Amino acid sequence: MTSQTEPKKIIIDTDPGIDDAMAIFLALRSPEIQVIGLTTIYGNVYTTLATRNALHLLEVAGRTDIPVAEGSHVTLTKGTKLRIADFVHGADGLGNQNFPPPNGKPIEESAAEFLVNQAKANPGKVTVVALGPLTNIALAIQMDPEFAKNIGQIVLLGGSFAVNGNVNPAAEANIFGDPDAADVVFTSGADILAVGINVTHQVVLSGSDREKLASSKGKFAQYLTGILEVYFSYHCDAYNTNGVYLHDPTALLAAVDPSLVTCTEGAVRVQTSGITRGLTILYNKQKRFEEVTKWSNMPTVKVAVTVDAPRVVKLVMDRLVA
Ligand SMILES: O=c1[nH]cnc2c1ncn2[C@@H]1O[C@H](CO)[C@@H](O)[C@H]1O
Repeated sequence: MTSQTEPKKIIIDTDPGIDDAMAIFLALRSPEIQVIGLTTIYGNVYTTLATRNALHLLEVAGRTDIPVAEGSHVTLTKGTKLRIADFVHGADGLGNQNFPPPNGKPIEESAAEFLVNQAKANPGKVTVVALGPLTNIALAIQMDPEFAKNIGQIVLLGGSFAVNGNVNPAAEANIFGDPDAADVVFTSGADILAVGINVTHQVVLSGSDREKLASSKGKFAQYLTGILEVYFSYHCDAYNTNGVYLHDPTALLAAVDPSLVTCTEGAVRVQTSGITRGLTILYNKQKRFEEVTKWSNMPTVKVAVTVDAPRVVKLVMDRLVA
């Protein structure tokens, strides 16, 4: 046996997005993992722009060797009325910095095809880190009945377990973006770790952290300092804080080092209609209910309940300042 373990293969499903950009750069600076592809989805921006931003971020990083597969432009139920959070990230998704268009192009495979094919080629070895609405993952599950078994793990940023959402009191943005897809994913039987805003709202990059990034000469630090302004300004307006929540970086790091979070386990289902559309409910299986319902015999997933926030912020800073 060698002492060096092979880096974990990761596909990042992303809607870049300012905190997505942080997570992608963090992934590229994490020796424990190997990013084998980015797949794109709507959420913070529309899918076309997400693809453009993913290609752009890889060009900034000098990693055009990593393929980008474009994802769905509509929800799982073919809905076209999407909720796009450009008011959080800027009209371009990357803090309105007027970046030039990328030179690269997405590969021919769709995001769902890429996910299915990579999982099939490396059974049990690929982790998907899902940072947007879960449409592509649900499409992969529907496309290939073996996908849920072939995929190593799905670490997803989504849900607001037993706390208020960030779209409305019931729903978190990624689950709200495609609740039907989220319910398919949670009930698929895949190995799932859900990192919700009950956890990520504890992980804050402060104004002084941003100043440290600004004073670093590092390529990523400089780039992020520029795009973070819009994200800080949104958090100041919405939450009255001089700090931003590190949603996507926390989920990415939970995939790199699971000891950063502690979890509970149970079945998760998603409300798909009504005023609580997008609500995630965890059934902890402590009570055996008499009645057979849509909760009975559902597969168990892991849901993060605590996070070592200082260690996450330190990892983010150490890896992005360099
Ligand atoms: O208030 C909000 N509305 C919509 N999206 C948001 C908001 N705050 C953050 N995000 C974005 O949604 C994901 C976490 O739910 C993150 O990608 C974050 O950037």
